[in-house]
Amino acid sequence: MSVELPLLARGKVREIYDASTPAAPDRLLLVASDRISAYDHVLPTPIPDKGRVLTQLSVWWFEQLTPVLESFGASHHLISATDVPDDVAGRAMLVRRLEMLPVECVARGYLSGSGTKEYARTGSIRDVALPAGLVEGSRLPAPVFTPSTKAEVGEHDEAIDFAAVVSAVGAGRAEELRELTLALYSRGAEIAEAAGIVLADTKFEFGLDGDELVLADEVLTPDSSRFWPASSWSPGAAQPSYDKQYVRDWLTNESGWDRTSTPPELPDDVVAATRERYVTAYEQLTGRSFA
Ligand SMILES: C[C@H](c1ccccc1)n1cc(-c2ncnc(N)c2C#N)cn1
Repeated sequence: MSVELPLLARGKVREIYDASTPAAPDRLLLVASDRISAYDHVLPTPIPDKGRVLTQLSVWWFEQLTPVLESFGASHHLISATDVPDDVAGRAMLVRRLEMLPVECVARGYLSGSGTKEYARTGSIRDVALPAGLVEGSRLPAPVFTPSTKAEVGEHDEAIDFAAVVSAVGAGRAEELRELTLALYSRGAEIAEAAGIVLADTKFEFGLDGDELVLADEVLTPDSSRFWPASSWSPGAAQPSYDKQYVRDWLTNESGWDRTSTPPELPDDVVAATRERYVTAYEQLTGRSFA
């Protein structure tokens, strides 16, 4: 695959290109690959159609979340998911180039990962006190805004408190980010719940177009969120990942990989089962068949 545009950044599983032209400046092309990462490693075996499924899921979420965005006087950055180069058809989004805000806007509806560790230490998550007795996988009394800084490629994002967000973007904008993040998460969680998926947490990125707040990046995908099958939700232990559990289980229980060396190729059955999870998530959420 060669997108004949200047490459601006390469993430673990995505690339971003400059798609500006004199007639249409300030445009980017966000391209999703079929690469999958696990345990902080990009695996050597691609998952066929992962890039297309997650791109089409973002496109669908932008449609679903537009009323929430508009209620805040905000918008999203998607221009087109069809007006893209042929060799990335279906897995690229033409978007508005924004002035990105330096905050990863994370909303958590359930206790998991770093949130569980923070709660075990402090009885709270950031400045939100939580009731006693919560365990890994517990649903929180209300979704919590847990911002972080944007780490350099390959580094982990760093948790920050609300005061740090205020310092970075100002008090009014910080409050707007928190409220919009929580509203978008709540709407997403409501839609996902109806499809049998627990949206445990998610990460949004926002930018500015002039003074307008704009939802950017990918949205509510299994790469930017924790998706759990609702049918197996059982607080008290790590919840199975909707999309990556086959990969994690094989890497942990079958492959003999030590998690430090280069990860091994995935067997065909794990690849096929993982592809099916992505397609099923898309079809369950959207009610559309994945072509
Ligand atoms: C984190 C993400 C990224 C994606 C793919 C590969 C590496 C990084 N990224 C998004 C922008 C960005 N910048 C300006 N305007 C925008 N509309 C966007 C978006 N989306 C910059 N980086």
